[in-house]
Amino acid sequence: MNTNQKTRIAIAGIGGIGGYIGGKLAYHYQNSENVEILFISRGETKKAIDQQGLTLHSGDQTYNCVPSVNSDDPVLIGQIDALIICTKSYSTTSILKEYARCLQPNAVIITTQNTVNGQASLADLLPKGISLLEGCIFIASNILQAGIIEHKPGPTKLFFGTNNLASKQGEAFEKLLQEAGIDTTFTQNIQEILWKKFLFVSPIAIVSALTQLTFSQILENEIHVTRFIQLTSELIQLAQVKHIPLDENAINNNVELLRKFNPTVKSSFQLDLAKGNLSEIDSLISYVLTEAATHALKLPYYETAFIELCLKYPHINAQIDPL
Ligand SMILES: NC(=O)C1=CN([C@@H]2O[C@H](COP(=O)(O)OP(=O)(O)OC[C@H]3O[C@@H](n4cnc5c(N)ncnc54)[C@H](OP(=O)(O)O)[C@@H]3O)[C@@H](O)[C@H]2O)C=CC1
Ligand SMILES: CC(C)(CO)C(=O)C(=O)O
Repeated sequence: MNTNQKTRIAIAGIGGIGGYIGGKLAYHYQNSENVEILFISRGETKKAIDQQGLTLHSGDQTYNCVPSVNSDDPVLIGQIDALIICTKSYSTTSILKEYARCLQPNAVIITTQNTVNGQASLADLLPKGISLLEGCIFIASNILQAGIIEHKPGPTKLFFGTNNLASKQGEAFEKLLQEAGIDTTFTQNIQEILWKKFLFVSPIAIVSALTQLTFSQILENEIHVTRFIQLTSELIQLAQVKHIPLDENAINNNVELLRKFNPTVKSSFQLDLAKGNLSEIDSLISYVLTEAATHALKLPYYETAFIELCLKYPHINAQIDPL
């Protein structure tokens, strides 16, 4: 972090997550002498933010959030100290390729996708000296329309960090995010937290997309809850062969977490599929099947669910063949 100039933080992708994180940051630091918040947005979103700022509805509060720069041009973004990537998982590499030139020496990249293999998939693209601090966020926050975001009350917690490495920058950005009112923890044990989130989000993404029900409607139906638990159990088997330490109450914790979300919440995966959008099927599901195959592990509930998803959503963009 450059101590003589403002710390410049760019948020890439101003949708549900970028709109929450970027919105809270831009709102808090709008007149700051030390911190500058930049949005990397494009198309309709960029146009809406240029015209009226970003509107963030969070619980019963509404924030009008104006970044110092709102652009899809790396030249206008300029040099930055941190890049928080809030696009879908299938866009992270293109963001990194395009905006790597903006990263100051010693800059950090923070990710927020529902993935457990960010290091492996992004490592080759990292410029020298740049730290990738993988992260994940427990939240439900979605686009109402371009430039207007709704964050639903309920779990709201950002984690990012390293595996067994101290990071002064990590600690400094934790503080900057906390000061903007974002519940954030920098951890030196990120792999375990990424898996905890993945263990929840991959099974619930499947069940919610196959049923198109809200989280509370899923909880009311024993068949759907059983399926959620069966998928979670298979994912635990994968975590075990990969030697990922997990809480012994992982299944109960998952069901409890589902209860904590606002009753009206739907997963981002189910919303994307319902709208006919591209989906994160590769990072949420194909990844599990591919890794299981590598370890000669059979995951029949995952295999069946994958086929059902491909049949239900013919536009689905999976990289592996369902048959
Ligand atoms: N929504 C949620 O509640 C949660 C989501 N997550 C995870 O967070 C990540 C983000 O999800 P979410 O916020 O829902 O996604 P959204 O689709 O709401 O937002 C992604 C945004 O990124 C933009 N974008 C993509 N590529 C670029 C680019 N090159 N330049 C500028 N903008 C770009 C998209 O713009 P465009 O429309 O033009 O493509 C879109 O506005 C996902 O991995 C998701 O799984 C995690 C927890 C909860
Ligand atoms: C399930 C949920 C809402 C939990 O944060 C999520 O991560 C998503 O929909 O992508």
